[in-house]
Amino acid sequence: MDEWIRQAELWGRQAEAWIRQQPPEQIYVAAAVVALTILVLVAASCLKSSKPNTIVLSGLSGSGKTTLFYQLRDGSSHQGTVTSMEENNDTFVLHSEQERIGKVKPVHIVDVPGHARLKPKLDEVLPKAAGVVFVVDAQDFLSSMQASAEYLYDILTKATVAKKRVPMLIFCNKTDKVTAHSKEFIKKQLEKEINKLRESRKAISSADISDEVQLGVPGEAFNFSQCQNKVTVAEGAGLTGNVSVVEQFIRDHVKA
Ligand SMILES: Nc1nc2c(ncn2[C@@H]2O[C@H](COP(=O)(O)OP(=O)(O)OP(=O)(O)O)[C@@H](O)[C@H]2O)c(=O)[nH]1
Ligand SMILES: [Mg+2]
Repeated sequence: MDEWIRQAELWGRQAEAWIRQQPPEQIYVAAAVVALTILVLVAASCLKSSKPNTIVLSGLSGSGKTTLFYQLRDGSSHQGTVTSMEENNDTFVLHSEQERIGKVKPVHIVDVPGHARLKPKLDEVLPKAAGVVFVVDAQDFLSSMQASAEYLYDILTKATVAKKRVPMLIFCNKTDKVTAHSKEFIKKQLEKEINKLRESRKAISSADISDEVQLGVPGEAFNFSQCQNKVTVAEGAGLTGNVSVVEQFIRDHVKA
């Protein structure tokens, strides 16, 4: 042990002597390089940790957001849900990634209930979103199609989503039911409905609504690929645990 201390002292003295021999400018440059490197490393780590890890679950009441939330967190649907009157908000490692705990970044998931009273909550959470999952009831799609398209239109035209290019997954849920509509059908119908809304809302959404963006290309029928943000459509079923497309979407946008 003493031998080690003596050796360290010797090295220390040798280093000190060597530094004294160097021209002072060289020492200053070296110190500046070290300080700059530390600064860059600190800035890079701050930037990394400030990347958003919030995924917002949105969609009409009864579409299956809370069921999906439980399935993602616990791998179970908790034998049914009731209409939520408050948002579900939790940060966790996805159930499907439990064995990778410590190696993957936890995800912050906010389930915003579809009840009209709680829609303002969306404006609070969307600016922090790394991605939005818009849940559609694929079984009861036709009766809720118009309302669903209106809600979707409201989200897609928000500047916080379009300008920041927040990716969106339209999740056609309840496809465990044989009478559920296909994702291709749902996509086409939603595009048609949004096309109509674009025309009817053009008159109202003028200069006074500055945080709203225009959707699509003027003079062309609307389709999701015209959105500034990436919109994909997929199907599954929260109730039966067929949620791998949602898990993949989350992992694509909240880096582990
Ligand atoms: N068959 C089937 N039923 C589902 C599925 N997902 C949800 N449900 C049912 O749909 C109903 C509504 O589900 P919720 O998860 O409470 O809906 P929500 O979107 O949270 O509704 P709000 O909280 O009112 O906004 C419940 O009875 C669920 O059991 C699914 O994948 N398949
Ligand atoms: Mg709910």
